[in-house]
Amino acid sequence: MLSFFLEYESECNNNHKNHLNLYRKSFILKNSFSSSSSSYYNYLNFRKIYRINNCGYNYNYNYYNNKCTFFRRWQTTSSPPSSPSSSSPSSSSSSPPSYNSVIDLTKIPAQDIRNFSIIAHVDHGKSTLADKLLELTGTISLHQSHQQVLDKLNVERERGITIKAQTCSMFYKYKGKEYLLNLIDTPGHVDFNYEVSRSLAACQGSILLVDASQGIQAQTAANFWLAFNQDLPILPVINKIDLESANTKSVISQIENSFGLDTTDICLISAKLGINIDKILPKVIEKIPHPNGDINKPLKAFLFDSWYDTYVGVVCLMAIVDGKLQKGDKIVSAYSELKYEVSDIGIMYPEQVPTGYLHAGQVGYAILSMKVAAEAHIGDTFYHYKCPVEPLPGFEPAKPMVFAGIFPVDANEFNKLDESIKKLTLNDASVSVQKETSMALGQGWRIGFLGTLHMDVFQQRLEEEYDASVIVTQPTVPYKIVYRDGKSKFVRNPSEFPDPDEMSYNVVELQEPMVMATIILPNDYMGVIMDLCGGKRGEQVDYNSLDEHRVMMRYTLPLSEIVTDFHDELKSRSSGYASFDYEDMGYKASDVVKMNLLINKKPVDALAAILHRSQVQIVGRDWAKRLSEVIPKQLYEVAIQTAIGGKVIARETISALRKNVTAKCYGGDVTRKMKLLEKQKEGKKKMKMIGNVELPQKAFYDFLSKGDPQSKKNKK
Ligand SMILES: Nc1nc2c(ncn2[C@@H]2O[C@H](COP(=O)(O)OP(=O)(O)OP(=O)(O)O)[C@@H](O)[C@H]2O)c(=O)[nH]1
Repeated sequence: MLSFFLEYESECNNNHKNHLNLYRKSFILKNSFSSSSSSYYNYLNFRKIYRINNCGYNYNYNYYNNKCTFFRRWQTTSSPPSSPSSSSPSSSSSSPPSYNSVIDLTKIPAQDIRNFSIIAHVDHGKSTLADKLLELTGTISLHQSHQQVLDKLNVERERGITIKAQTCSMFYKYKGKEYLLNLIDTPGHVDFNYEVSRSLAACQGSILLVDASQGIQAQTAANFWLAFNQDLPILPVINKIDLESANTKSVISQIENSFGLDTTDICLISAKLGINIDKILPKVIEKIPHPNGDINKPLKAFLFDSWYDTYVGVVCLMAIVDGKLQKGDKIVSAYSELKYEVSDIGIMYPEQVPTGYLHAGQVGYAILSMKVAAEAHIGDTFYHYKCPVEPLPGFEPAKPMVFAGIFPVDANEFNKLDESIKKLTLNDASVSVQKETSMALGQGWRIGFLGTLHMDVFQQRLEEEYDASVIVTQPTVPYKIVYRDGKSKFVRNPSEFPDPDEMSYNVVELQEPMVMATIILPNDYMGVIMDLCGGKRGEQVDYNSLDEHRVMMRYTLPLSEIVTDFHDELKSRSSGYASFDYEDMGYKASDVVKMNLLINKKPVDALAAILHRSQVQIVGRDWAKRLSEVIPKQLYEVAIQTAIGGKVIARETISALRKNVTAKCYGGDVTRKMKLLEKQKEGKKKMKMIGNVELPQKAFYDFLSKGDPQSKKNKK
């Protein structure tokens, strides 16, 4: 391996050496920790694919190979792969610029650039199509294209979902001219809508991908409106035409009727089989306008994404709106007015490839010696030092909508978990973190997420990438307390809920967050889904027929009802055919109460919940029963109760048991008896005392993670 470096280094020019150094760093990085260590995520994120092209040889190394051997594969090809279906005489997959021929972006004017995104409902094939386009343009090899190159996180590949939008540049020759195409692959799940909105801000158009057998779904509509509201041209494309159940005719009419899009010569493709993929990029070039920036104006650079890299710090993804940005330039953030120097700049191809330069219309990365991820304010505008410009409108920061307490299963792991959470949040600015202390669970954190899938993903990453064992409490939405003096406060933790005295003297109103849900489903399931929404306190506001088989219904629903088992119920009652999406609708007065869980009359703070009064009986009984099933028998009777204020809702009783650990020691072996009693004492240290009841931490874990509907893994 090292001999390869020496041999190879001698052949390389300086530019290659830079790559090689990065490459070597990742080698060291890879070998310095295990897959479960805390740095593993950074390693995964650091480089998935490293690709060096020298003297006509491609050395492709894919080291996004979890638990991999370092050199999983070397590939030697003399030419880039071509599309299996590339047939158009006017277009061709051009030889992509190689790493040793420094990519000269000064020769690519804004007129020859297209910045576009792929938007769609979950699983309609965005990432598969993105991979195929990268393969068609020779940006990745055929081998890599089966690996969903742009889904970089372990959890994205495991779950088959995109969580983080990814940007990649491609070079494509069309009618004798070379174009620079910047593609952004976006997530489909509603929790990550924020990623879609900010990606669209860096684009001049979108491909709207629709599954030929499923047709328009809830997130197809939501993403269409996001792009439409930003005045972006939208190119409809129908995917999965290879499926037997494909019904392209009906999907075309849905696209026309629901969105009013022109479907003459619409692309009908199979991203999986590569059918008609070559028809897409010519359409992108012809139908999506080029960026309008002026290279001669003062610099205006728009920050639309960022992530943290252990070695270089924060990497910023920028769209250059006007002017040009070069390595060594001194620039200022319009948001913080902090000054930075550009230490590296280039394009994502698909990994970072330095170009030393980006100009108006181009999209790429810049490293600005930012030390902490929080300095990269998404939506910020950068300008040259002493050349201020009018900042671009920017975005509202992502708003966490679901809050839960996270505690280590073993209290000794607190510091390690603290480090892991800090590292994980470096690359996920949408998470809000606050320390919290619980009588029952000890020290932990109250963490805010965009939704329950986001929460699930966060927990999975903590467990898999940082080897953490955590207890996650019941998720809560932010409730609003309106006081008599006109002030209001948001409550994100049941422990902050006003007590009965405060309620009667000080509080005028309690409010809960509402959403507007869009549900698309086959006609046959309408009745059961209307029942479901009614049971969740939903109110129908709209109803539309999409075609003769499917309807679109709109309901206002409390957010708290959606973050519980709504999605699972929707899928199971509609045999998987219904899809839904929601948007924020503000707050509405609501009769919410705090339910306490008491063990021998002592409330357990970690197991309190804020609920609508109508749910108290059902949830109260269920909780008391479930907790009684996970608490081990004690030496005396234990009463488990759920209560609102002083009013008991439900009660379960665990009968007494005296566990005599020395019972099996017949005869008079005193030392053995002593040993067993010592062991029992050790075990007791791991117990929590709730009143006079000893509770193992595991009981909380079992209660919160097993029977609880909210902790069931969220399906897409
Ligand atoms: N039969 C068939 N399957 C396809 C096609 N394109 C994608 N798929 C499959 O559909 C599934 C979802 O594809 P993805 O590319 O992950 O979908 P996505 O839209 O990126 O999903 P999210 O990122 O979760 O929103 C995968 O199992 C793909 O193999 C196609 O043209 N035909």
